[in-house]
Amino acid sequence: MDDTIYALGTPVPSRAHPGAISVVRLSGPRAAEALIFLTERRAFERGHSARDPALPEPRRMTLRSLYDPKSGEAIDRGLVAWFEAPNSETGETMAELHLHGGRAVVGGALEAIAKLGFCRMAEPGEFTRRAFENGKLDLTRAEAIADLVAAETDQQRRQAMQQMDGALHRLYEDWRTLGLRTLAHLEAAIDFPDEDLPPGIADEVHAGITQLRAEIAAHLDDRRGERLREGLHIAIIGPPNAGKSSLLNLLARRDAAIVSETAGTTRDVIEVHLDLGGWPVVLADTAGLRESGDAIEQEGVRRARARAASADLRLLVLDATSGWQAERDKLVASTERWDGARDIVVVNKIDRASVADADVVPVSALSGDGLPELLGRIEQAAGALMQEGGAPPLTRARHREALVECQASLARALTASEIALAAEDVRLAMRALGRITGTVRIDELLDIIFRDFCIGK
Ligand SMILES: Nc1nc2c(ncn2[C@@H]2O[C@H](COP(=O)(O)OP(=O)(O)OP(=O)(O)O)[C@@H](O)[C@H]2O)c(=O)[nH]1
Ligand SMILES: [K+]
Ligand SMILES: [Mg+2]
Repeated sequence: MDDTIYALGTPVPSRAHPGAISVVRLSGPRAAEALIFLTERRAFERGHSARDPALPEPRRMTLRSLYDPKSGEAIDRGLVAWFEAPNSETGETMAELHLHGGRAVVGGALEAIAKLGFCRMAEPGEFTRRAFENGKLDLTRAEAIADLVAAETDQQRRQAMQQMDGALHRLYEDWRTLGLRTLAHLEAAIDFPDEDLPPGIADEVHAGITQLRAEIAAHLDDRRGERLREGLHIAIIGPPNAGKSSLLNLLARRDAAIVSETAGTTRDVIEVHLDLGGWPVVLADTAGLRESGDAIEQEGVRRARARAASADLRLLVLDATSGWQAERDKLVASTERWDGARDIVVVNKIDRASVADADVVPVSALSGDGLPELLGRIEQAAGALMQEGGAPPLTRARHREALVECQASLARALTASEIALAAEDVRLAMRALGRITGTVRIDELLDIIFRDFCIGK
């Protein structure tokens, strides 16, 4: 970490998309020195060094011209700032150049920094990695920054912010504290002369491990994080010609699925990705549910049923003009995992027959009538699915792996034949937990995590 690194922190300006501003950041022991050489004309030749009087006050934006250190040519004029270690994002000395967002300006500035000869381009995620190395954030918070940058919907952003505030870090650290307390009991007991744990301690250890296992099991069962990342899966099902594809197109605001008056038009599952009320959603249109002699249609119906069963939420679409009540009863009874309290019955084509039933959502996919009510119901159901329980959700496969390993070690600890073995198992379990937050360092793991970041972050 002795290198001074630099990178463009904003998108690369292109001819089509120049930016109003581009920000170049530097971090490392010679960042302030670099700032002097870049903003004091000819200073590089004269060989001024850090803490030059020309250096602006730290943490204060200052208007400066930016010069090529070798030729002395002015490249741009903009705001610059610097931050003294350790009071910066990375914990190192940092400098920022706020440039005009043009290709030649940014290119010239990066070249000027390269000419100094003592800075190098940052690797992807290197700024955040340095922040981690300097104790500015733990791994779950670092991952939250990546999630925040990747967030496409409001709810994804909220989740990332919650994690950035340390909600997940606290949960995992609380578990580690509980585990370490249990471990302390076990280690104390190793020194007892008897083979068996004294009863009081045995109970305490047993209770501690059992509680930990139950809390981790509930957390592992929780699919909210996955839904928020991958999208909530909603399946549109119903009899042929009810208007399922029409409804999908209406919700997607485009002609994603073929609509026709021929029953049995849709065969494959058709997916569209949407943002419904801030929730990322994968909405699937499916084949109409009916007995069919046609082998291809039969396969379509099988896929429709499978998708309905695996979805988080089901929309059963019925035709207002043709005995929808009987159809509803039949299909609700034959749909796996139908949840009467959450899944939604939609009665379509109310432009042709009126529907008054408080338990269903009347719509017309043709005119758009009833769409706001339907969207409201979907958002409500999504909110209920996502917010059950106040604990922060599991957000990464990496965390899941470590937690599964932790659970296995705890299970072994409960059945261990000797105190020393049980203690070793609890120690292993705590190591697995510590890997999640970075309390336990594994360097190759760090490489994988930070590589996923963009350059300049
Ligand atoms: N009047 C009226 N017609 C509709 C409405 N929604 C759909 N239709 C018509 O109903 C017919 C079937 O619509 P689709 O969207 O293809 O129905 P589907 O449920 O996807 O049909 P399959 O894929 O064959 O199962 C088409 O002719 C649509 O134009 C509606 O709200 N009102
Ligand atoms: K149809
Ligand atoms: Mg269809």
